[in-house]
Amino acid sequence: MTAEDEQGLRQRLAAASPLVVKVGSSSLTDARGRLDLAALTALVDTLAAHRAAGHSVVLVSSGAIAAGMAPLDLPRRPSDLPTQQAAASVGQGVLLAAYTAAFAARGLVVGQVLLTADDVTRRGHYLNARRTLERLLAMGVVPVVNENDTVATQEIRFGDNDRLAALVAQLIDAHGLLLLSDVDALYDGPPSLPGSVRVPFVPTVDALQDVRIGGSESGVGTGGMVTKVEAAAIATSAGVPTLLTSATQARAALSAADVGTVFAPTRGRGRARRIWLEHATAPQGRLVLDDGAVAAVTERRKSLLPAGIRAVEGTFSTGDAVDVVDPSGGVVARGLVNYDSRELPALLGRGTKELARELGPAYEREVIHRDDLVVLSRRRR
Ligand SMILES: Nc1ncnc2c1ncn2[C@@H]1O[C@H](COP(=O)(O)OP(=O)(O)O)[C@@H](O)[C@H]1O
Ligand SMILES: N[C@@H](CCC(=O)OP(=O)(O)O)C(=O)O
Repeated sequence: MTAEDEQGLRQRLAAASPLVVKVGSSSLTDARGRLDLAALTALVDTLAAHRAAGHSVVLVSSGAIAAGMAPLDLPRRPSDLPTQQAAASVGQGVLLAAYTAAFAARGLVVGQVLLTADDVTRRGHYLNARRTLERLLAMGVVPVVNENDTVATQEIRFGDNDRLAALVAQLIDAHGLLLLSDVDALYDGPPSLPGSVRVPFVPTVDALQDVRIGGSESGVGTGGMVTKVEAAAIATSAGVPTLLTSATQARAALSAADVGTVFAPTRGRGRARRIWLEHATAPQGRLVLDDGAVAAVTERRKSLLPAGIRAVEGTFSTGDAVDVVDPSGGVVARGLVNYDSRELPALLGRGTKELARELGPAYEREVIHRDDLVVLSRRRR
């Protein structure tokens, strides 16, 4: 990519519609870690200007836990999950009330969308989330998305909103993703170290081998730069150009100024569902295949049938995500399973016709339909 391509991407991002904007806790909090209304209002001003220019916007906002601290008299951000959930329960209402008022002052209506990873991996829920977001945008509403912290358990948590924002971007086929943090760009080393230099352009995330990507230094954010680079990798692999900068530079970024770090798209658009399955799901179990079934699933892209499964591991329900592994334990695919872990063992190694004759036509169904199966490029253990 040339410098001209970088500028072209900046122009595309500045005109993106829909644009997904993610703002982190560190950009919405004051020195004591509590919600900073002035910072929130400045962000809303910028987004309202983007809307006034005719572009639609989805805001993915962290800050529920921070916003819950003052009403609950918590001196610092809680570290245990139940207290975080309680703070988020109180704070999400405060946060949304602040956004509702700030956007209303600029003539805009907001809609709250709370998502869990589970919500967006099951087929019905995934389609539902997309339909809701699309309808909100069609009605001129600004969706304000956050993780549903109060019900998300440790196992199924996104934990940080960077990945959630990238998944929302590809879910709605966004034309751009803007990640706003307390740091103005990705640096080639810890930004607190003198001598670290801004990385203005990343043609592909694989090119970041020499960059020291660290955790959060802010005390309120969760993932640090690691989750932002992961989010950029997810979004760009779905064809969505991504720009990372600070909330205070958001307006400059949306004027295509030379700020922050631009990540170029690495693939075409339209792989939405497969990316959700690959990145958003927490597998609940494993299915061990024989070699013939591995070849059928990975090379011939067939649905997975009981005949090719040797063993079932873990406890899962119909519709859950499971890893599909080869005889030596390497993960070759991930999919949504059509049976639960109690009924599946009795079916293994048997033909579907025979099962249907014996148990009824319902048992002719695949264990994982190929539309619900994503073949992973690298084998993971
Ligand atoms: N190479 C790097 N370039 C930029 N920032 C980095 C880097 N490594 C670690 N960081 C840290 O990542 C932080 C941003 O992440 P985080 O605190 O989770 O923010 P947010 O709340 O916006 O999600 C920065 O404040 C910075 O300290
Ligand atoms: N859902 C949580 C966000 C967790 C979090 O801190 O995320 P981030 O600041 O984006 O790294 C909240 O609203 O507080």
